[in-house]
Amino acid sequence: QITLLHGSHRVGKRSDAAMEKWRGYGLGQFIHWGLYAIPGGAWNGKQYNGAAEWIRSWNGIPKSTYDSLNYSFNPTAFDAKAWAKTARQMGAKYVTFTTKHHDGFCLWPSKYTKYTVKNSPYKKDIVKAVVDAYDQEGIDVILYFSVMDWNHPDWRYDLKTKEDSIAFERFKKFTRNQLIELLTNYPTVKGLWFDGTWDKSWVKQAAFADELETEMRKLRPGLIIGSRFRADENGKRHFDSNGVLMGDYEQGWERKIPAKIEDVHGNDWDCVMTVPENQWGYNAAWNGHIKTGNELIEMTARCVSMGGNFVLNFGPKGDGSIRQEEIKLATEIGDWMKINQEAIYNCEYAGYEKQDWGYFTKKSGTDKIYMVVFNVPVSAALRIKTPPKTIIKKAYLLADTQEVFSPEEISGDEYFLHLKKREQSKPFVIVLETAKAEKGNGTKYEKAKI
Ligand SMILES: C[C@@H]1N[C@@H](c2nc3ccccc3[nH]2)[C@H](O)[C@@H]1O
Repeated sequence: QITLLHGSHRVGKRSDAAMEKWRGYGLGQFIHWGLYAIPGGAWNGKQYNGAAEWIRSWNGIPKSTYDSLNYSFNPTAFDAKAWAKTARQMGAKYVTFTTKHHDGFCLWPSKYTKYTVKNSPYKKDIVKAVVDAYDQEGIDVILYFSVMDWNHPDWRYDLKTKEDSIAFERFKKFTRNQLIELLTNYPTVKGLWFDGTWDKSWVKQAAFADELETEMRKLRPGLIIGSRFRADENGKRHFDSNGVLMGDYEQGWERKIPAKIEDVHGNDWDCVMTVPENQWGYNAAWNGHIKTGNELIEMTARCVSMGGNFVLNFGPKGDGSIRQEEIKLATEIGDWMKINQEAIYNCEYAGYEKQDWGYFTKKSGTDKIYMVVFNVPVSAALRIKTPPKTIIKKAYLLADTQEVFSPEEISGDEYFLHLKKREQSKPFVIVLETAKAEKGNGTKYEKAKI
Protein backbone atom coordinates (compact mmCIF):
# COMPACT_ATOMS: atom_id res chain seq x y z
CA GLN A 1 0.00 0.00 0.00
CA ILE A 2 1.54 3.35 -0.98
CA THR A 3 0.23 6.68 0.24
CA LEU A 4 -1.87 8.35 -2.43
CA LEU A 5 -3.45 11.79 -2.33
CA HIS A 6 -5.43 11.31 -5.54
CA GLY A 7 -6.11 7.63 -5.75
CA SER A 8 -9.37 5.89 -4.93
CA HIS A 9 -11.26 7.37 -1.98
CA ARG A 10 -13.29 4.24 -1.28
CA VAL A 11 -12.65 0.52 -1.05
CA GLY A 12 -15.51 -1.79 -2.04
CA LYS A 13 -18.88 -1.09 -3.59
CA ARG A 14 -20.98 1.99 -2.79
CA SER A 15 -23.95 0.96 -0.63
CA ASP A 16 -26.20 4.04 -0.98
CA ALA A 17 -29.66 3.93 -2.58
CA ALA A 18 -28.60 5.71 -5.80
CA MET A 19 -25.89 3.13 -6.47
CA GLU A 20 -28.14 0.22 -5.45
CA LYS A 21 -30.57 1.43 -8.11
CA TRP A 22 -27.78 1.72 -10.70
CA ARG A 23 -26.58 -1.79 -9.81
CA GLY A 24 -30.04 -3.17 -10.54
CA TYR A 25 -30.55 -1.54 -13.95
CA GLY A 26 -29.29 -4.61 -15.87
CA LEU A 27 -29.99 -3.17 -19.33
CA GLY A 28 -29.27 0.34 -20.60
CA GLN A 29 -29.21 2.32 -23.84
CA PHE A 30 -26.25 4.38 -25.09
CA ILE A 31 -26.98 7.10 -27.64
CA HIS A 32 -24.19 8.62 -29.75
CA TRP A 33 -25.50 11.60 -31.67
CA GLY A 34 -23.82 14.73 -33.01
CA LEU A 35 -22.43 16.34 -36.15
CA TYR A 36 -20.70 13.07 -37.14
CA ALA A 37 -24.19 11.65 -37.85
CA ILE A 38 -24.47 14.02 -40.83
CA PRO A 39 -21.64 12.49 -42.93
CA GLY A 40 -22.51 9.07 -41.45
CA GLY A 41 -19.08 7.60 -42.15
CA ALA A 42 -18.83 8.95 -45.72
CA TRP A 43 -17.05 11.98 -47.16
CA ASN A 44 -17.16 13.27 -50.74
CA GLY A 45 -18.98 10.13 -51.81
CA LYS A 46 -16.40 7.80 -50.26
CA GLN A 47 -17.62 5.47 -47.49
CA TYR A 48 -15.08 4.83 -44.72
CA ASN A 49 -15.03 1.88 -42.31
CA GLY A 50 -13.59 3.60 -39.25
CA ALA A 51 -15.77 4.53 -36.30
CA ALA A 52 -18.05 7.20 -37.78
CA GLU A 53 -17.85 9.48 -34.73
CA TRP A 54 -14.10 9.75 -35.33
CA ILE A 55 -14.38 10.88 -38.97
CA ARG A 56 -13.01 14.37 -38.21
CA SER A 57 -9.70 12.74 -37.19
CA TRP A 58 -9.27 10.65 -40.35
CA ASN A 59 -6.69 11.60 -42.97
CA GLY A 60 -8.10 13.54 -45.86
CA ILE A 61 -11.03 14.99 -43.96
CA PRO A 62 -10.74 18.82 -43.99
CA LYS A 63 -11.10 19.71 -40.30
CA SER A 64 -12.53 23.16 -40.93
CA THR A 65 -15.16 21.77 -43.29
CA TYR A 66 -16.15 19.23 -40.65
CA ASP A 67 -16.26 21.95 -37.99
CA SER A 68 -18.65 23.95 -40.18
CA LEU A 69 -21.17 21.11 -40.05
CA ASN A 70 -22.82 22.89 -37.13
CA TYR A 71 -24.23 25.32 -39.70
CA SER A 72 -26.06 22.44 -41.39
CA PHE A 73 -27.27 20.68 -38.24
CA ASN A 74 -31.06 20.74 -38.46
CA PRO A 75 -32.48 17.35 -37.41
CA THR A 76 -36.07 17.76 -38.54
CA ALA A 77 -36.93 14.17 -37.54
CA PHE A 78 -35.53 14.49 -33.99
CA ASP A 79 -38.16 13.39 -31.46
CA ALA A 80 -36.80 12.69 -27.98
CA LYS A 81 -40.14 11.23 -26.90
CA ALA A 82 -39.95 8.68 -29.71
CA TRP A 83 -36.38 7.79 -28.66
CA ALA A 84 -37.53 7.33 -25.06
CA LYS A 85 -40.43 5.12 -26.18
CA THR A 86 -38.00 2.93 -28.13
CA ALA A 87 -35.83 2.63 -25.03
CA ARG A 88 -38.87 1.78 -22.91
CA GLN A 89 -39.96 -0.80 -25.48
CA MET A 90 -36.51 -2.40 -25.31
CA GLY A 91 -36.64 -2.53 -21.52
CA ALA A 92 -33.74 -0.15 -20.92
CA LYS A 93 -33.68 1.20 -17.36
CA TYR A 94 -31.22 4.00 -18.14
CA VAL A 95 -29.75 5.92 -21.04
CA THR A 96 -26.23 7.35 -21.47
CA PHE A 97 -26.43 10.31 -23.85
CA THR A 98 -23.60 12.20 -25.63
CA THR A 99 -23.68 15.84 -24.56
CA LYS A 100 -20.30 16.49 -26.25
CA HIS A 101 -18.17 13.93 -28.11
CA HIS A 102 -14.48 14.28 -29.03
CA ASP A 103 -15.32 16.82 -31.80
CA GLY A 104 -16.38 19.35 -29.15
CA PHE A 105 -19.85 20.09 -30.55
CA CYS A 106 -22.23 20.66 -27.63
CA LEU A 107 -25.80 19.38 -27.86
CA TRP A 108 -26.78 21.86 -25.16
CA PRO A 109 -26.53 25.71 -25.37
CA SER A 110 -23.33 25.97 -23.30
CA LYS A 111 -22.38 29.49 -22.23
CA TYR A 112 -18.67 28.63 -22.49
CA THR A 113 -18.30 28.06 -26.21
CA LYS A 114 -19.99 29.12 -29.47
CA TYR A 115 -19.69 25.57 -30.80
CA THR A 116 -23.11 24.50 -29.68
CA VAL A 117 -26.53 23.53 -30.96
CA LYS A 118 -27.62 27.13 -30.23
CA ASN A 119 -25.46 28.27 -33.16
CA SER A 120 -26.98 25.75 -35.55
CA PRO A 121 -30.18 26.00 -37.58
CA TYR A 122 -31.79 23.71 -35.00
CA LYS A 123 -31.08 26.11 -32.10
CA LYS A 124 -32.95 24.18 -29.39
CA ASP A 125 -31.50 22.41 -26.32
CA ILE A 126 -31.26 18.73 -27.31
CA VAL A 127 -29.87 17.59 -23.96
CA LYS A 128 -32.89 19.08 -22.19
CA ALA A 129 -35.29 17.43 -24.63
CA VAL A 130 -33.64 14.04 -24.04
CA VAL A 131 -33.48 14.42 -20.24
CA ASP A 132 -37.14 15.47 -20.04
CA ALA A 133 -38.40 12.75 -22.41
CA TYR A 134 -36.51 9.94 -20.64
CA ASP A 135 -37.46 11.26 -17.20
CA GLN A 136 -41.09 11.12 -18.32
CA GLU A 137 -40.66 7.50 -19.42
CA GLY A 138 -39.15 6.68 -16.02
CA ILE A 139 -35.77 5.92 -17.59
CA ASP A 140 -32.80 7.38 -15.69
CA VAL A 141 -30.35 9.60 -17.58
CA ILE A 142 -26.56 9.58 -17.42
CA LEU A 143 -24.71 12.24 -19.44
CA TYR A 144 -21.72 11.22 -21.56
CA PHE A 145 -19.00 13.91 -21.67
CA SER A 146 -15.74 13.79 -23.61
CA VAL A 147 -12.91 15.67 -21.88
CA MET A 148 -10.90 15.57 -25.11
CA ASP A 149 -12.27 18.40 -27.26
CA TRP A 150 -10.80 18.73 -30.75
CA ASN A 151 -12.60 22.02 -31.37
CA HIS A 152 -11.32 23.96 -28.38
CA PRO A 153 -8.17 26.00 -29.12
CA ASP A 154 -6.73 25.26 -25.68
CA TRP A 155 -7.05 21.45 -25.92
CA ARG A 156 -3.64 19.75 -25.83
CA TYR A 157 -2.69 16.06 -26.15
CA ASP A 158 0.36 16.64 -23.97
CA LEU A 159 1.98 19.56 -22.12
CA LYS A 160 5.39 20.05 -23.71
CA THR A 161 5.89 23.82 -23.49
CA LYS A 162 5.02 26.62 -21.09
CA GLU A 163 2.50 27.80 -23.69
CA ASP A 164 0.87 24.35 -23.62
CA SER A 165 0.49 24.56 -19.85
CA ILE A 166 -0.94 28.06 -19.96
CA ALA A 167 -3.44 27.03 -22.63
CA PHE A 168 -4.36 23.87 -20.76
CA GLU A 169 -5.04 25.81 -17.58
CA ARG A 170 -7.69 27.68 -19.58
CA PHE A 171 -8.96 24.36 -20.91
CA LYS A 172 -9.28 22.92 -17.40
CA LYS A 173 -11.39 25.93 -16.31
CA PHE A 174 -13.53 25.52 -19.44
CA THR A 175 -14.05 21.81 -18.69
CA ARG A 176 -15.00 22.49 -15.09
CA ASN A 177 -17.39 25.26 -16.19
CA GLN A 178 -19.15 22.96 -18.66
CA LEU A 179 -19.52 20.14 -16.12
CA ILE A 180 -20.94 22.42 -13.43
CA GLU A 181 -23.22 23.87 -16.13
CA LEU A 182 -24.51 20.40 -17.10
CA LEU A 183 -25.15 19.40 -13.48
CA THR A 184 -26.90 22.73 -12.86
CA ASN A 185 -29.02 22.77 -16.04
CA TYR A 186 -30.08 19.11 -15.76
CA PRO A 187 -30.38 18.38 -12.02
CA THR A 188 -32.25 15.09 -12.49
CA VAL A 189 -29.35 13.29 -14.19
CA LYS A 190 -28.01 10.38 -12.15
CA GLY A 191 -24.44 10.33 -13.37
CA LEU A 192 -21.72 11.33 -15.80
CA TRP A 193 -20.03 8.91 -18.21
CA PHE A 194 -16.59 10.36 -19.01
CA ASP A 195 -14.59 9.60 -22.12
CA GLY A 196 -11.56 11.05 -23.91
CA THR A 197 -9.47 11.00 -20.73
CA TRP A 198 -6.50 8.92 -21.87
CA ASP A 199 -4.17 11.63 -23.20
CA LYS A 200 -1.12 12.71 -21.18
CA SER A 201 -2.38 16.27 -20.76
CA TRP A 202 -5.38 15.10 -18.73
CA VAL A 203 -3.63 12.16 -17.05
CA LYS A 204 -1.21 14.71 -15.54
CA GLN A 205 -4.13 16.51 -13.83
CA ALA A 206 -4.61 14.09 -10.92
CA ALA A 207 -5.13 16.81 -8.28
CA PHE A 208 -7.39 18.97 -10.46
CA ALA A 209 -9.54 16.05 -11.59
CA ASP A 210 -9.78 14.68 -8.05
CA GLU A 211 -10.94 18.06 -6.73
CA LEU A 212 -13.37 18.45 -9.62
CA GLU A 213 -14.85 15.00 -8.97
CA THR A 214 -15.26 15.91 -5.29
CA GLU A 215 -16.90 19.23 -6.26
CA MET A 216 -19.36 17.51 -8.63
CA ARG A 217 -20.29 14.91 -6.00
CA LYS A 218 -20.90 17.69 -3.49
CA LEU A 219 -23.06 19.59 -5.98
CA ARG A 220 -25.06 16.45 -6.77
CA PRO A 221 -25.02 14.00 -3.83
CA GLY A 222 -25.41 10.43 -5.10
CA LEU A 223 -23.94 11.32 -8.51
CA ILE A 224 -22.49 8.25 -10.24
CA ILE A 225 -19.07 8.60 -11.90
CA GLY A 226 -17.11 5.69 -13.35
CA SER A 227 -13.43 4.79 -13.29
CA ARG A 228 -12.58 6.48 -16.61
CA PHE A 229 -12.73 10.10 -15.34
CA ARG A 230 -9.39 10.55 -13.66
CA ALA A 231 -5.89 9.18 -13.06
CA ASP A 232 -4.01 9.08 -9.76
CA GLU A 233 -0.81 11.09 -9.19
CA ASN A 234 1.22 8.29 -10.78
CA GLY A 235 -0.87 8.38 -13.94
CA LYS A 236 -2.74 5.19 -13.06
CA ARG A 237 -6.21 5.00 -14.63
CA HIS A 238 -9.26 2.89 -13.66
CA PHE A 239 -7.29 1.23 -10.83
CA ASP A 240 -5.02 3.40 -8.69
CA SER A 241 -1.39 2.62 -7.77
CA ASN A 242 -2.65 0.32 -5.01
CA GLY A 243 -4.90 -1.53 -7.46
CA VAL A 244 -8.07 -0.03 -6.00
CA LEU A 245 -10.88 0.96 -8.39
CA MET A 246 -11.24 4.72 -8.97
CA GLY A 247 -14.80 6.04 -9.18
CA ASP A 248 -18.01 4.12 -8.51
CA TYR A 249 -17.81 1.34 -11.12
CA GLU A 250 -15.35 -0.08 -13.61
CA GLN A 251 -15.80 1.65 -16.93
CA GLY A 252 -13.28 -0.29 -18.97
CA TRP A 253 -15.53 -2.84 -20.68
CA GLU A 254 -15.96 -1.05 -23.99
CA ARG A 255 -17.06 -3.50 -26.71
CA LYS A 256 -15.93 -6.41 -24.56
CA ILE A 257 -17.40 -8.52 -21.77
CA PRO A 258 -15.51 -10.12 -18.85
CA ALA A 259 -14.70 -13.78 -19.57
CA LYS A 260 -15.27 -14.90 -15.98
CA ILE A 261 -16.44 -13.54 -12.62
CA GLU A 262 -12.89 -13.24 -11.30
CA ASP A 263 -12.20 -10.59 -13.95
CA VAL A 264 -14.55 -8.07 -12.31
CA HIS A 265 -12.70 -8.12 -8.95
CA GLY A 266 -15.93 -7.75 -6.95
CA ASN A 267 -16.60 -4.30 -8.43
CA ASP A 268 -19.64 -2.79 -10.08
CA TRP A 269 -19.15 -2.38 -13.84
CA ASP A 270 -20.89 -1.63 -17.12
CA CYS A 271 -20.24 -2.99 -20.60
CA VAL A 272 -20.96 -0.57 -23.44
CA MET A 273 -21.57 -2.32 -26.76
CA THR A 274 -22.02 -1.45 -30.43
CA VAL A 275 -24.33 -3.31 -32.82
CA PRO A 276 -21.69 -3.48 -35.59
CA GLU A 277 -18.08 -4.27 -34.61
CA ASN A 278 -17.12 -0.64 -33.91
CA GLN A 279 -19.58 2.10 -34.85
CA TRP A 280 -20.93 4.41 -32.13
CA GLY A 281 -22.05 7.35 -34.25
CA TYR A 282 -24.35 6.74 -37.25
CA ASN A 283 -22.55 5.03 -40.14
CA ALA A 284 -24.75 4.63 -43.22
CA ALA A 285 -22.81 1.52 -44.27
CA TRP A 286 -22.90 -1.09 -41.53
CA ASN A 287 -20.25 -3.61 -42.63
CA GLY A 288 -18.94 -6.81 -41.02
CA HIS A 289 -20.84 -8.68 -38.35
CA ILE A 290 -24.06 -7.03 -37.16
CA LYS A 291 -25.13 -8.50 -33.82
CA THR A 292 -28.53 -10.22 -33.73
CA GLY A 293 -31.23 -9.86 -31.09
CA ASN A 294 -30.35 -13.25 -29.61
CA GLU A 295 -26.66 -12.31 -29.38
CA LEU A 296 -27.54 -9.07 -27.59
CA ILE A 297 -29.96 -10.85 -25.22
CA GLU A 298 -27.16 -13.30 -24.41
CA MET A 299 -24.71 -10.43 -23.78
CA THR A 300 -27.26 -8.85 -21.44
CA ALA A 301 -27.70 -12.09 -19.48
CA ARG A 302 -23.94 -12.67 -19.41
CA CYS A 303 -23.24 -9.21 -18.01
CA VAL A 304 -25.96 -9.43 -15.35
CA SER A 305 -24.77 -12.94 -14.39
CA MET A 306 -21.40 -11.36 -13.47
CA GLY A 307 -22.88 -8.37 -11.64
CA GLY A 308 -22.67 -5.79 -14.45
CA ASN A 309 -24.98 -3.69 -16.63
CA PHE A 310 -25.20 -4.14 -20.41
CA VAL A 311 -25.53 -0.82 -22.30
CA LEU A 312 -26.47 -1.13 -25.98
CA ASN A 313 -25.56 1.70 -28.34
CA PHE A 314 -27.88 3.47 -30.79
CA GLY A 315 -26.56 5.93 -33.39
CA PRO A 316 -29.41 8.12 -34.67
CA LYS A 317 -29.11 9.54 -38.18
CA GLY A 318 -28.27 13.17 -38.96
CA ASP A 319 -32.01 13.93 -39.25
CA GLY A 320 -32.62 12.58 -35.74
CA SER A 321 -34.43 9.40 -36.72
CA ILE A 322 -33.36 5.99 -35.41
CA ARG A 323 -32.45 3.51 -38.18
CA GLN A 324 -34.78 0.58 -38.80
CA GLU A 325 -32.18 -2.06 -37.89
CA GLU A 326 -31.91 -0.56 -34.40
CA ILE A 327 -35.70 -0.26 -33.99
CA LYS A 328 -35.99 -3.95 -34.94
CA LEU A 329 -33.35 -4.98 -32.37
CA ALA A 330 -34.97 -2.88 -29.64
CA THR A 331 -38.29 -4.58 -30.38
CA GLU A 332 -36.81 -8.08 -30.38
CA ILE A 333 -34.92 -7.52 -27.13
CA GLY A 334 -37.97 -5.85 -25.60
CA ASP A 335 -40.26 -8.75 -26.52
CA TRP A 336 -37.89 -11.11 -24.70
CA MET A 337 -37.54 -8.76 -21.74
CA LYS A 338 -41.32 -8.48 -21.37
CA ILE A 339 -41.41 -12.22 -20.56
CA ASN A 340 -38.06 -12.64 -18.78
CA GLN A 341 -37.21 -9.27 -17.23
CA GLU A 342 -37.45 -10.72 -13.72
CA ALA A 343 -34.16 -12.55 -14.39
CA ILE A 344 -32.40 -9.31 -15.41
CA TYR A 345 -33.63 -6.37 -13.30
CA ASN A 346 -32.24 -6.06 -9.76
CA CYS A 347 -30.27 -9.27 -10.21
CA GLU A 348 -26.66 -10.06 -9.42
CA TYR A 349 -23.96 -12.77 -9.53
CA ALA A 350 -25.53 -15.95 -8.14
CA GLY A 351 -22.35 -17.68 -6.95
CA TYR A 352 -23.23 -20.86 -8.90
CA GLU A 353 -20.64 -22.61 -11.05
CA LYS A 354 -21.03 -21.47 -14.67
CA GLN A 355 -22.57 -24.15 -16.91
CA ASP A 356 -22.51 -24.50 -20.71
CA TRP A 357 -26.27 -24.13 -21.14
CA GLY A 358 -26.23 -20.44 -20.09
CA TYR A 359 -26.17 -18.11 -17.11
CA PHE A 360 -27.29 -17.98 -13.49
CA THR A 361 -28.56 -14.72 -12.02
CA LYS A 362 -29.88 -14.10 -8.53
CA LYS A 363 -32.56 -11.63 -7.43
CA SER A 364 -30.75 -9.25 -5.08
CA GLY A 365 -31.66 -9.70 -1.45
CA THR A 366 -33.38 -13.07 -2.01
CA ASP A 367 -32.54 -16.76 -2.55
CA LYS A 368 -34.33 -16.74 -5.92
CA ILE A 369 -32.10 -18.04 -8.73
CA TYR A 370 -32.71 -17.70 -12.46
CA MET A 371 -31.28 -20.02 -15.09
CA VAL A 372 -31.14 -18.09 -18.38
CA VAL A 373 -30.89 -20.96 -20.88
CA PHE A 374 -29.37 -20.47 -24.34
CA ASN A 375 -27.85 -23.85 -25.20
CA VAL A 376 -29.97 -26.93 -24.41
CA PRO A 377 -27.63 -29.97 -24.50
CA VAL A 378 -28.52 -33.04 -26.60
CA SER A 379 -29.26 -34.80 -23.30
CA ALA A 380 -31.86 -32.08 -22.54
CA ALA A 381 -30.47 -32.27 -18.99
CA LEU A 382 -29.34 -28.96 -17.47
CA ARG A 383 -26.58 -29.46 -14.88
CA ILE A 384 -26.71 -27.38 -11.72
CA LYS A 385 -23.94 -27.21 -9.13
CA THR A 386 -25.26 -25.27 -6.15
CA PRO A 387 -23.20 -23.59 -3.46
CA PRO A 388 -22.94 -25.83 -0.36
CA LYS A 389 -25.93 -26.04 2.01
CA THR A 390 -28.38 -25.08 -0.73
CA ILE A 391 -31.81 -26.71 -0.96
CA ILE A 392 -33.77 -26.40 -4.21
CA LYS A 393 -37.36 -26.11 -3.07
CA LYS A 394 -39.02 -25.49 -6.44
CA ALA A 395 -38.01 -25.27 -10.10
CA TYR A 396 -40.30 -23.98 -12.81
CA LEU A 397 -40.38 -22.12 -16.15
CA LEU A 398 -40.65 -18.36 -15.64
CA ALA A 399 -42.79 -17.98 -18.77
CA ASP A 400 -45.17 -20.74 -17.70
CA THR A 401 -45.02 -21.46 -13.96
CA GLN A 402 -47.20 -24.55 -14.47
CA GLU A 403 -44.23 -26.22 -16.14
CA VAL A 404 -42.49 -27.55 -13.04
CA PHE A 405 -39.24 -29.53 -12.84
CA SER A 406 -38.11 -32.15 -10.32
CA PRO A 407 -34.34 -31.79 -9.96
CA GLU A 408 -32.54 -35.15 -10.10
CA GLU A 409 -29.73 -35.21 -7.56
CA ILE A 410 -26.66 -36.72 -9.18
CA SER A 411 -24.14 -36.07 -6.38
CA GLY A 412 -23.61 -33.73 -3.48
CA ASP A 413 -24.82 -30.25 -4.48
CA GLU A 414 -25.16 -31.40 -8.09
CA TYR A 415 -28.44 -31.87 -9.97
CA PHE A 416 -29.92 -32.37 -13.43
CA LEU A 417 -33.06 -30.64 -14.58
CA HIS A 418 -34.59 -32.81 -17.31
CA LEU A 419 -36.29 -30.77 -20.02
CA LYS A 420 -39.03 -32.11 -22.23
CA LYS A 421 -37.82 -32.03 -25.83
CA ARG A 422 -38.72 -28.53 -26.90
CA GLU A 423 -38.57 -26.46 -30.02
CA GLN A 424 -35.82 -24.04 -29.11
CA SER A 425 -35.89 -20.67 -30.86
CA LYS A 426 -35.51 -18.17 -28.02
CA PRO A 427 -33.62 -18.29 -24.74
CA PHE A 428 -35.82 -19.12 -21.77
CA VAL A 429 -35.63 -18.80 -17.99
CA ILE A 430 -36.08 -21.40 -15.26
CA VAL A 431 -36.65 -20.20 -11.70
CA LEU A 432 -35.07 -22.02 -8.74
CA GLU A 433 -36.60 -21.21 -5.38
CA THR A 434 -33.84 -22.14 -2.95
CA ALA A 435 -33.13 -22.05 0.76
CA LYS A 436 -30.13 -22.50 2.98
CA ALA A 437 -30.02 -25.94 4.60
CA GLU A 438 -30.59 -25.61 8.35
CA LYS A 439 -28.16 -28.37 9.13
CA GLY A 440 -25.88 -30.64 7.12
CA ASN A 441 -25.11 -29.77 3.55
CA GLY A 442 -28.63 -29.76 2.16
CA THR A 443 -28.46 -32.75 -0.13
CA LYS A 444 -29.71 -36.29 0.44
CA TYR A 445 -26.10 -37.40 -0.01
CA GLU A 446 -25.46 -36.21 3.50
CA LYS A 447 -27.32 -39.34 4.61
CA ALA A 448 -25.43 -41.67 2.30
CA LYS A 449 -22.26 -41.60 4.39
CA ILE A 450 -19.36 -42.62 2.11
C1 LIG B 1 -17.80 4.98 -25.91
C2 LIG B 1 -16.77 5.05 -27.03
N1 LIG B 1 -15.52 5.65 -26.59
C3 LIG B 1 -14.94 6.36 -27.75
C4 LIG B 1 -13.56 5.85 -27.94
N2 LIG B 1 -12.57 6.54 -28.49
C5 LIG B 1 -11.48 5.73 -28.50
C6 LIG B 1 -10.19 5.89 -28.93
C7 LIG B 1 -9.27 4.87 -28.79
C8 LIG B 1 -9.66 3.70 -28.21
C9 LIG B 1 -10.95 3.53 -27.75
C10 LIG B 1 -11.86 4.56 -27.92
N3 LIG B 1 -13.16 4.69 -27.57
C11 LIG B 1 -15.85 6.03 -28.90
O1 LIG B 1 -15.84 7.03 -29.89
C12 LIG B 1 -17.19 5.94 -28.19
O2 LIG B 1 -17.62 7.22 -27.76
